[in-house]
Amino acid sequence: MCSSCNSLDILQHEHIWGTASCPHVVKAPIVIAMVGLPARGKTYMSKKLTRYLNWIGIRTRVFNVGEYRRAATDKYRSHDFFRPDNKEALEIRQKCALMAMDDATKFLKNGGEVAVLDATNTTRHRRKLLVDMIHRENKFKLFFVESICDDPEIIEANIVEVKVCSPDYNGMDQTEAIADFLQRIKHYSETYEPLCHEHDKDLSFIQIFNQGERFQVNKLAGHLQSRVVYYLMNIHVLPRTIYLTRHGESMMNLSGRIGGDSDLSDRGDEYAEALAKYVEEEKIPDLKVWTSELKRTKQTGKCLTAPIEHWKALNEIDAGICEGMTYEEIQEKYPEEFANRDQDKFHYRYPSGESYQDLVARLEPVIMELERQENILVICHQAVARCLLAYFQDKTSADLAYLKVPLHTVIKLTPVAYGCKIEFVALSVDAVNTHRERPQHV
Ligand SMILES: O=c1[nH]cnc2c1c(-c1ccc(Br)cc1)cn2-c1ccccc1
Ligand SMILES: O=P(O)(O)OC[C@H]1O[C@](O)(CO)[C@@H](O)[C@@H]1O
Repeated sequence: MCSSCNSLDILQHEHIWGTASCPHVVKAPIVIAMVGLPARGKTYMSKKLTRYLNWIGIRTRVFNVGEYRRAATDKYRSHDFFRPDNKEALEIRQKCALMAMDDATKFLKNGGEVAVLDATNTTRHRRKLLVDMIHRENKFKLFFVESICDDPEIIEANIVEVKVCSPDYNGMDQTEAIADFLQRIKHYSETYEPLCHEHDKDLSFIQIFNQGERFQVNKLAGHLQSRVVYYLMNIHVLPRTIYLTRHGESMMNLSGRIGGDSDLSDRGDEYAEALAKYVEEEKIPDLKVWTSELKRTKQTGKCLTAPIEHWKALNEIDAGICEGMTYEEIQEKYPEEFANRDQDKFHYRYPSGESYQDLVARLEPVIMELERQENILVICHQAVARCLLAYFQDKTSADLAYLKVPLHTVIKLTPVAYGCKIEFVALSVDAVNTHRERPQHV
């Protein structure tokens, strides 16, 4: 008997694994439908939220209706395409919206967990179509995320940053493109019906006002929706830089041993000084420094003047019974373990230790706090840095475990448009190479 919906057909429900067939399941697939006029950050949020959900292990994909429209029609001519009375264009736009929905449904029926529908969805009619298609036919959950922004400066900044370089405006000069895009917004505004409690009281949605200044949340339905709301309430678009570095070379690094809590080597001490000099020259306003609780990261920050916080969550991956060993010793003493790790390094967990998957879970609160902060220098470890880097660079879990993060290198991360600019700054202090390549045979 299914406790949630009293059905006797337990096989059909598979409550433990979560299927689309029963709306009560914990992990029912979900469509997150964006709502908002053009240039309100829908694509920005869609991509950022998708990157976060994939990083925490939830299979998520964005379906951008604009990309379907560009594929369906040849060269975009002007905002006339978006006139409410342009019958031919309306037909194309409706067809593209349905194609995006169809692909999203296929994705969710083939193992996908969250489909983000990046579209304007600015009329009640369109949203009702979504409700009928998603909720009734497929039993997926539906969660609306609306961005409402009436600050002309923010709109203009968005257009300049990500619209003028859109394929729609290839070959058009910036002033012309901005004017055309403002006309496009005007056409949408004529029929725009924001979500509202009176008409939409049965829908699950969040409304975000002016880039997170204020929020309105309605009928949250489930854990994932709460996680999404929490994430959206923690991000911001203020310009800032995140500096990521490993500790200086340690005594264990010198001996090729993993884990432990050793001191820095002489060259590691030199790196601590070089790092302080680099940070000084960068003239970073209001910098904060985060280290792990291990000696080698604390010692690496000892010459810095900025305030320092220590996080246990930033400690290096726990190698369990292999702590303090060299890779050769592990291969000698635990050949099975060594081979299993090479087979699937992200999911492999050391006996009495951790996997990269465990590390990502342990680092999620660090990522959430990093999103809230502004200029931060994180002094951490090889495996930890790989996990953090994979979040900012949208890397797959398989690639994450083999990212190159050399010692004595500062990684500079600056959010730009929809992604993150990355620079590797190698400070001139030699160090051993601790990177073990992905074995060829697997
Ligand atoms: O509300 C917006 N209006 C216009 N533009 C915007 C936003 C947001 C935004 C929205 C919700 C939250 Br919570 C945080 C930021 C991000 N952006 C954006 C930022 C960079 C490039 C392109 C777009
Ligand atoms: O996952 P990998 O490639 O073994 O790298 C993680 C290892 O790197 C180190 O930080 C330095 O060798 C070890 O403490 C840690 O076990």
